[in-house]
Amino acid sequence: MDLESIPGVGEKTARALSELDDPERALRAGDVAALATAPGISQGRAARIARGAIRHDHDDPGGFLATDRAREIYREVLSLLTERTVTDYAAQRVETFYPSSQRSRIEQVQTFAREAITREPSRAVLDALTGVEPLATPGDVRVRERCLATTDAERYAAAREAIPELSVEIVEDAQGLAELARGYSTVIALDESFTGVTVEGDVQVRPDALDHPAEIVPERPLSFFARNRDRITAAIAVHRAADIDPPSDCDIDALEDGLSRLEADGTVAGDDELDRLTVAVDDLDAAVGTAETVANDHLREAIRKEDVTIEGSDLLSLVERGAGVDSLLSRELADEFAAAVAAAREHLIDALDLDSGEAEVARRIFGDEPTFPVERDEDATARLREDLTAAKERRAGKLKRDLAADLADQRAGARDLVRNALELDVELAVARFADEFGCTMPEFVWGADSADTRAGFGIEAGRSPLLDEPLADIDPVDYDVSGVTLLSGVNSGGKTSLLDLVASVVVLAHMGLPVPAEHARLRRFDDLHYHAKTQGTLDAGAFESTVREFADLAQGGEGSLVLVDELESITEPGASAKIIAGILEALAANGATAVFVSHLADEIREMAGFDVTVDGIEAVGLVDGELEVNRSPVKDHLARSTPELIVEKLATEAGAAGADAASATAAESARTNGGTETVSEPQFYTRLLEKFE
Ligand SMILES: Nc1ncnc2c1ncn2[C@@H]1O[C@H](COP(=O)(O)OP(=O)(O)OP(=O)(O)O)[C@@H](O)[C@H]1O
Repeated sequence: MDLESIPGVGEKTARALSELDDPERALRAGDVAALATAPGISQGRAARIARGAIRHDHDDPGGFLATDRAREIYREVLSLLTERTVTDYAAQRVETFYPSSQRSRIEQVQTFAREAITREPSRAVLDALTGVEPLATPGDVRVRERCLATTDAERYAAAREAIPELSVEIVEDAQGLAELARGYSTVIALDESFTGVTVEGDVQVRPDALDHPAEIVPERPLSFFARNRDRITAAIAVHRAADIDPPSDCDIDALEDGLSRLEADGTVAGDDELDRLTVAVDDLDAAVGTAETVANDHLREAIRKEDVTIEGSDLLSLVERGAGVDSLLSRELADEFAAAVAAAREHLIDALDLDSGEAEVARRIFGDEPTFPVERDEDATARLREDLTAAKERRAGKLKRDLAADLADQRAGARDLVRNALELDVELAVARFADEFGCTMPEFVWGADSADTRAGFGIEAGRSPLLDEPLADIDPVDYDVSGVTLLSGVNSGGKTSLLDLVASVVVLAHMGLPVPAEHARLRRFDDLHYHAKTQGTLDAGAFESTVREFADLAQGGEGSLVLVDELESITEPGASAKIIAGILEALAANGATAVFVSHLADEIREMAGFDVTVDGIEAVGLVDGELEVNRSPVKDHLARSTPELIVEKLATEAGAAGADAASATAAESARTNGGTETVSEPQFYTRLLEKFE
C-alpha cells in the first residue's frame, strides 16, 4: 500500500508509519494503538489516519458530517461507546467508526456489529479485560555470560548482525578459545574447524548457531513472553470468562503452563534444583562463616572442659622447639578437633543442601590439620563457589532452552489471543451500548430507483441516547419523513430531542452500528446538515453569512438530510417565515430530505410555493398545570400551541361554570347600560379561542 495515498498522510507521516512493524496490518485493522506508537503520531492523529485509510479503501469522499451540530452529535454518540470500553485500545479503536456514505463501509461495520450485539458482557469478562493491553516490544536483551567465537571476519560480522545479544570474539586458534572460556561460562565456537578440539570449560562448537538463534539465546523469545506475561495471562482469562474459542494457532493450556514457569525478569521459575543452586551461591559466604563459628564454639567448649595433663619434659621439648598451641591440639585434643571440623562440614553441607559431589568440595573448606581458631580455606571456598555458579548457570540455561522451545510455537498464537481479547472489548462496548439504549440494527433501503431514494427515514419507538434520563423514563417516539417537512409543536414538547434522535439514528446507522429504536428504516444519505437553534437574533453580518450558508445548502442535493431547529430566531418572524419558505422550496426541488422545526409552521406553509407537509407534536392536555404531550408527531397536522391550549382550557372551565348565567348577566347589563354590551369572562375566552382557529 502506498501510504501517501491515504488522505491526510504526507511524506513525513508516511515515513513515521513505515517504522512500524507492519503498518499495513495496523491500518487495515484500524489498530489506532499500534499506529500511535509511530514516532510523532499522537492518538488523535492515529485515529484520523486510520479513518483516512478506511475512506481510501472504500472510495469514500468523506464529509458526511456537514455542520458543527452534526459533528457534535457524532462525538456524543461516540463518547457513549468509548465510555463502555474497558481497555485504552478499544477506546481508541472505536474512534475508527465514523459515518460513511459508502454502502461497502456501512455493510462492513454492520457485519461486525451484528456479531457484536450477540455478545454477553458479563462482569467476569469485563474484570478480566482490565489486565489486557496491546503486546509490548521487549527491551534489548544482553547476555553477558555467553559469547560467540570465530576465526573468520565475515562470520564475525554475520554473527553480530544475527545475534546482537551476545558478544562476538575473534580468536586465532584453540588456545584463544581456552582463554575465552576462562572469562565466559559458555563459549560457542562458530567454525567447523573447531570440531573435536578439547579445551577446558564449557565450549560448544555450533557452526549452525546463526540459523538457530533461539537455541543460542533462549533469552530472546523468553524476553517477549516475560515482558508480556501479565497481558497474555489476562487475555487467557478473558477467553475463559467469555467462553470463546482461542485462535486456531494458540494452545491455551500449553501457553499458560509455559507462562507459569516464567518470571517477569525472563528467568525460569518453579525449578527446585535451580532454586537450590541459586540459594547455595547466594548463601555460601554466610554459611561458611556460620560453620566456622560452629567449629570454634565446639572446640572452645571442649578445651574449657578438658584437663590437659602434660609431662614437664614434653612441655619443655615443645617450648624448645617453638611449637605453638596447634601442636598441643594435635597431640592432646585430636579427637575434639576432628569432631569440631566434622560439625562445621556437616553444618555447611546441610545449610546449603549440597549434593554429594558438591559436598566433597565443601569438605575441603575445613582442613584436617588442627588449628585454633578454625578458619576456612579460601581457595576451597572459591572453588565451591565456581562449581555452584557453573552448575546454576548450566541449569538455568537448560531450563531457558527447554522453556523457549516449549513457547517457541506459541508466539503468533499469543499475539492473536491478545488481539482477540482487545477486539472483544470493542464488541462488548457495542453490545453494552446497544443493550443500554434499546438498539436494533437499522434497515437500509439501498435501492437506486427514485421511489426508494426518496424513502427518507422511519423510526419506530426511538429513544434519544442524548437525553439525560434513564431509558425507562423516555417516551418512545415514532417518526417517519420523506421529502421536506415542517415540524410544529408545543413548547418543551420534545422537538429538539426528536431532531437529536433522528440525527443520532442516522449517524449511528451510517457508522454501521445499531440505532436506539425498536425499528428503523432509512435511505443512504450523502451528508447530514443539522443546524441547532440559534440563540437570539443575529446581527446583520452573522445573518448574512447564515443566509449564504443556507443558499449553499439549498444547492445541495438529493442525498442530503437537513435538520434545522427554529431557524426563525435569527431574525424577525415575518422575514424568517419568508426565508424558511424559500429554503424549503429549494430543498424540495432538489429532492433533499428535511425536517424544519418551527413555531411559524403555519405562516411558512402559506408562503411556500409548494404543498409542504406540516407535522405536529401535540399536547394532549394539561395535568396539574403541566402539559401532557404526545411525543410522536402527528402526520399532516399543525400542532396547537401552548397558549391556544391554555385559552381553550380556560374557556372550557369558565363555560362549564356558567354559560347560562353569562347570557342572563349579559342581557341584564345591556339593559342597565343603555344597550351597550359588556364582555364577560367566558365570552372573552371564547372570542380569544376563535382567533386561534
Ligand atoms: N421522548 C421524550 N421522553 C421523555 N422526555 C422527553 C422526551 N423528549 C423530550 N423530553 C423532555 O422534554 C424536555 C424538552 O424537550 P425539548 O427541548 O426537546 O423540547 P422542544 O419542543 O424542543 O422545546 P422548545 O419548543 O422550548 O424548543 C427535555 O428536556 C426532556 O427532558
